[in-house]
Amino acid sequence: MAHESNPNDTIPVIDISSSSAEVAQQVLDAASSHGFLFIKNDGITIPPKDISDMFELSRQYFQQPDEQKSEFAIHSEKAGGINRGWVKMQGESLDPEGQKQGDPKEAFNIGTPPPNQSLQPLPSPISTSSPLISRFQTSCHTLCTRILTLLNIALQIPDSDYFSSRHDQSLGPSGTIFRMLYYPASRKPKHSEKRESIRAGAHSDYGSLTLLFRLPGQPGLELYQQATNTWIPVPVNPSPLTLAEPPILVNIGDLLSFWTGGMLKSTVHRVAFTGDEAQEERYSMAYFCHPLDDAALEAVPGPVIRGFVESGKGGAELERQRERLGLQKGVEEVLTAKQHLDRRLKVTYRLKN
Ligand SMILES: O=C(O)CCC(=O)C(=O)O
Ligand SMILES: [Fe+2]
Repeated sequence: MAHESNPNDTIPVIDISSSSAEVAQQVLDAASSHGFLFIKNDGITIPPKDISDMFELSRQYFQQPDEQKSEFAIHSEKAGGINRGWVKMQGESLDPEGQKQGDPKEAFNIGTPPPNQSLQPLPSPISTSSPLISRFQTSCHTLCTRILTLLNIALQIPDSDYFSSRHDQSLGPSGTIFRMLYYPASRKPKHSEKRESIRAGAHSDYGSLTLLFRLPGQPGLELYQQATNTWIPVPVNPSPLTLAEPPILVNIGDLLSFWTGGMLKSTVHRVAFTGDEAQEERYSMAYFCHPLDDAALEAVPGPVIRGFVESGKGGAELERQRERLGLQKGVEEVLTAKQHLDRRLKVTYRLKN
């Protein structure tokens, strides 16, 4: 099958400094085969200094005692409500069916403020760096918009702003979340104990695109390759000799896969303890980009998606997406981005209503 990846494929590093049709096609090819791509860091769109300052801020924040961090616990009013604030160690499980315990990690979620509003209430020391955080969120969003625009070109959607306008956060609220992650060093197992092997359970992301930032020397991310039923490690910098800065890892989320009739792939991934680094702590940051809440996920116009859907090639992927949403077979309904996220969360957390 043309869109099935083979074990020798590696995730490409794409230079998007030009928005040519050729670059757009490279982005689409990676998004529709691996569901993952690297974007060469041009040093401007997301300044490397901001990335390292954000990692430093994250380190300072997570070093604090739990009592202090719990003041801004996830979902609490003090932290700004649903999906904002601190997730404690083992406070969530990304793979509830495959794991007995929650993920051995902590997180802090920061939402994108609705138009004309300021950032959610933030704890110290994050609060003292709100200009950095806002700038970082904005530059992440700029990069997402550029990638979406390249997909727009390659998919030959007649409206050149089809995806970008539906992700324009100045127009309304969205589910976009920026997340700092901390994976503490693993404790030494006692004699009879097996060492923990998973740091973040197998999952797919929910939104349109995810940008992932990691640190050299802190691997662990693996993606699931269905064709071979294996887990493939994703290097932090696939080409250290030619790339001074690690490229930015991008992956497609469930919503964009669903929206494109299964043409773009939302690939299952996880974070595992790896060989020598098994004991070490690990930091990462993820920017989960979502469309505006009221964006309707109706058929994406244009010949490419239409041709793909008519060919029936997306059937299996789309069925998987519909399953993740709890949609009944044969029932077609247009969801908004907000309904998609609510359904996705409901199925994951097995909520009743
Ligand atoms: O920490 C990582 O490298 C990946 C985290 C991740 O996949 C997620 O939070 O969705
Ligand atoms: Fe993820």
